[in-house]
Amino acid sequence: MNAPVAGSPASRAALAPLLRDVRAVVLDTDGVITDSARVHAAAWKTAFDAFLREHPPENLDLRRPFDLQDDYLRYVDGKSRIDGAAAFLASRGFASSDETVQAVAADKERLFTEQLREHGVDAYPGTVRLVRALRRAGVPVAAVSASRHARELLGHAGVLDLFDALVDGGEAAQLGLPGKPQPDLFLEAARRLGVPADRAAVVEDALAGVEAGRRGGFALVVGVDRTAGPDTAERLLRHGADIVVRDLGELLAGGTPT
Ligand SMILES: O=P(O)(O)OC[C@H]1O[C@@H](O)[C@H](O)[C@@H](O)[C@@H]1O
Repeated sequence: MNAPVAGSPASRAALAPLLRDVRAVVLDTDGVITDSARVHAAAWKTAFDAFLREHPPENLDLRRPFDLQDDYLRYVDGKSRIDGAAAFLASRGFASSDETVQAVAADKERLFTEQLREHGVDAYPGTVRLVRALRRAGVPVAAVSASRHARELLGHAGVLDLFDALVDGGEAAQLGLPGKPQPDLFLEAARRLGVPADRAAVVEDALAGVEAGRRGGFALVVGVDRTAGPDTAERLLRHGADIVVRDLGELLAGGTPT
């Protein structure tokens, strides 16, 4: 059988019905395209726990170690390095100076790059299948990230060529774009794809990210729950996701988005 022609109704039929009217898709990178959110989270934990041991908060309740699921999702995930460091330290009662925030962020950066060099990262197979199906259907696809490592991560995982545009943390800083939960990174990506937000979908695993998709007025905001935590899906919905999936393969025809 011949493969369907790109952009034809047959190629669109490979997508789940809720994606068939969408003209472009903008995907977050860490935790959506590549399995690197866990590497960020582990590096943050080591850096924050070392800081908390050296500077134990007076309030005993605030001395507990960084929680890989709850603290990561609530304060750090989806945000730039400096915004994430500042938000977590504030949550433990530190009115931190720029210097302190920079020092903890630098520590995390060192740990993250060590891990990356040692273990590398992979793309999620379900995401690669969906992105290929979108391209066959003539739907342009962009990658977005608060991280300055996004281009390198996508390259390592061998998927950089699948994206028509990339807006990463380095570019956001150059262009002066505010980070998530502001929608500017996603809006810039949609602009580069030539599609208005109200005809495009955002796919995100971070609470700040689904909130950014909602604030940007995107036609569809898909939350991705990789944690299988008891209330992650519900929190993603509360912050602005229209639906939540565990894997992007669920957005192909025959998948079962919840
Ligand atoms: O890789 P960088 O530039 O330090 O970016 C940091 C942030 O990038 C985001 O994509 C991640 O969700 C955060 O967990 C991470 O802290």
